[in-house]
Amino acid sequence: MIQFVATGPIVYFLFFLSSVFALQAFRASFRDYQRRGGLPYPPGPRPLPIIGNLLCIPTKSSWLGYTRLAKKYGDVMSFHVLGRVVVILGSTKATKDLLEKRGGIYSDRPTIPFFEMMDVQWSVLLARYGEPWRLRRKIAERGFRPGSLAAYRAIQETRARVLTNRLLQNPQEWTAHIELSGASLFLFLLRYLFISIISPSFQGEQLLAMTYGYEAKGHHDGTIDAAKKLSDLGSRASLPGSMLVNEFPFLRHIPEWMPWISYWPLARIGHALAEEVKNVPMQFVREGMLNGIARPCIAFHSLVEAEKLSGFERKGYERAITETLGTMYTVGTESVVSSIMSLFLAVLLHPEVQRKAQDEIDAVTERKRFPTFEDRLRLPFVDALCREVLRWRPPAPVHVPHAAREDHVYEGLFIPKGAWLIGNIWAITRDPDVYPEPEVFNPERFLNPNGTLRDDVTLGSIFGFGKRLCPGRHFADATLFIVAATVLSVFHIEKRRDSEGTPFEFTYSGGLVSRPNPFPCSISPRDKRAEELIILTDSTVTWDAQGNSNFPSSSAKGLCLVLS
Ligand code: HEM
Repeated sequence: MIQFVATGPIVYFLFFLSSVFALQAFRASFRDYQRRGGLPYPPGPRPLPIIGNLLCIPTKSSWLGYTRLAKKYGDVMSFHVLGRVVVILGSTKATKDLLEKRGGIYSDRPTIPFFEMMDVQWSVLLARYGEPWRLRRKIAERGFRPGSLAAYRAIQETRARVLTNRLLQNPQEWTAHIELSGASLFLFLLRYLFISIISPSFQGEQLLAMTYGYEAKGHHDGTIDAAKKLSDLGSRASLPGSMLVNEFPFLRHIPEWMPWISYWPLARIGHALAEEVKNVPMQFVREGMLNGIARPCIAFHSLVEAEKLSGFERKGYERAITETLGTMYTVGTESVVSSIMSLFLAVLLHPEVQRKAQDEIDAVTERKRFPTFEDRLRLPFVDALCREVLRWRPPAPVHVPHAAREDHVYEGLFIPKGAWLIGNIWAITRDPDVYPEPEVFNPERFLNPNGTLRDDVTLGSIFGFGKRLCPGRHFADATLFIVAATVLSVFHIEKRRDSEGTPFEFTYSGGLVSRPNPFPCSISPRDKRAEELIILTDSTVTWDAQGNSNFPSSSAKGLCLVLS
């Protein structure tokens, strides 16, 4: 009796609370129905009350989960996570229709609370659609439009040859060499880009000479690790459902002194990593200047374009350049390294493909020199091999989320303002109607019967869509080509002999940029001739006491070596 008296009001109160809650939920869903005009959201797993699909949205290797679910729900499906709609696009048609043709609506990026806490919205990749993004995007495009790329060829060829040298010296460390080569390539490239922005009067060879000359070995080793950690953290934060603070933004108000619950310690680590990586290219530029390179055009205050601006605007422009170079260094290095590692894995798994590429290269160079960009038209199989690597293991298997700036109806499905849209590149590059037997690694699929390269309109999706399309795509494609041609011209990449008999297994990291996890690999010169070519190239280069290279080389200038 006493118990009944005590619990009665509590029961009434709970009943009252749940009635209020049910009424609110009903009103919200009615308002939502009215807003949609009765139209359905894209189909998807049935959401639970309040949390929606939080518990079932794929997070680890999300592209595999999205692809599996698309078989049931179709190429345009959706998840509901605490009131936010996440739309997954699994076909070229849907991605093009929405992200490209409706670019005005779908070129924004979502505001992600954890990125706000890290204070990294300055990145071109993450910036909201608007003026600051436009300015940074302009700087990035200026450096990477197809017309600018010829200028970088010498840098790319040189870095690919430096990679062969490092692989010869210490093949066991091949992953570190690829990472270092990727980072160095970008540092030289961004130094070139910076000098060309601040001093447009310098051109061609003159500009190249200013770009080279000083390579701080070891200087960026630590930052490679920082870039990797930053990319991992960024990947986690930008995948829906993988970080609670993004789903429950009030969690950001939990103070830092509650370390197991507060997200601030992690956000501060992320912020420090981002600052470190952001400043790497500019430090490299400055060090080059201090060491005599690029001295004629000197520091920020002489920015040609910034000269026309007032003090406040000039500061903004200077900041935009630093932030753009910082973004390109991080995004570019990670994705290019991923594609080169996948190339090594692919030729290791398919020796017959490797042999065919080598035969093609040998026929062009007669094994007397390294291949160059000038040979590209005569190396269609190598090009097809690179395309197949990108299709087979796209470095970014899902797009960075786009965000809808207004409500929109697509093929009778309602996509609300603020929805996230994610292109599932993995599914697109495995569409059996476009790429029969998609799991088979087959470069020939990119060739015509007469051996020339086939036109392909689908593969471009690995670089994204619309106004957010990757500005580094032509450069990335050219880098993979020259690395593949150069490395295969002198090396065999094989399974390690000591692992013969044991099944070879490989895995990929999760996250926005996915790359092979370390795998055993033997890299050896094809023969004495190949070894001599690498060593002879090395001897034409000036190396300083720490083993830093110093060579402006260019196919045009004739660093092609002739072995007698
Ligand atoms: C194989 C290599 C690469 C792949 C697969 C790749 C892929 C992508 C993808 C999927 C996006 C997002 C596009 C979208 O949201 O629709 C992107 C954006 C971006 N990429 Fe790349 N990328 C690669 C290399 C590079 C390189 C070499 C650079 C720099 C030189 C670069 C710089 C950027 C930048 C700055 C953005 C942000 C664009 C924006 O949001 O406006 N990427 N990339």
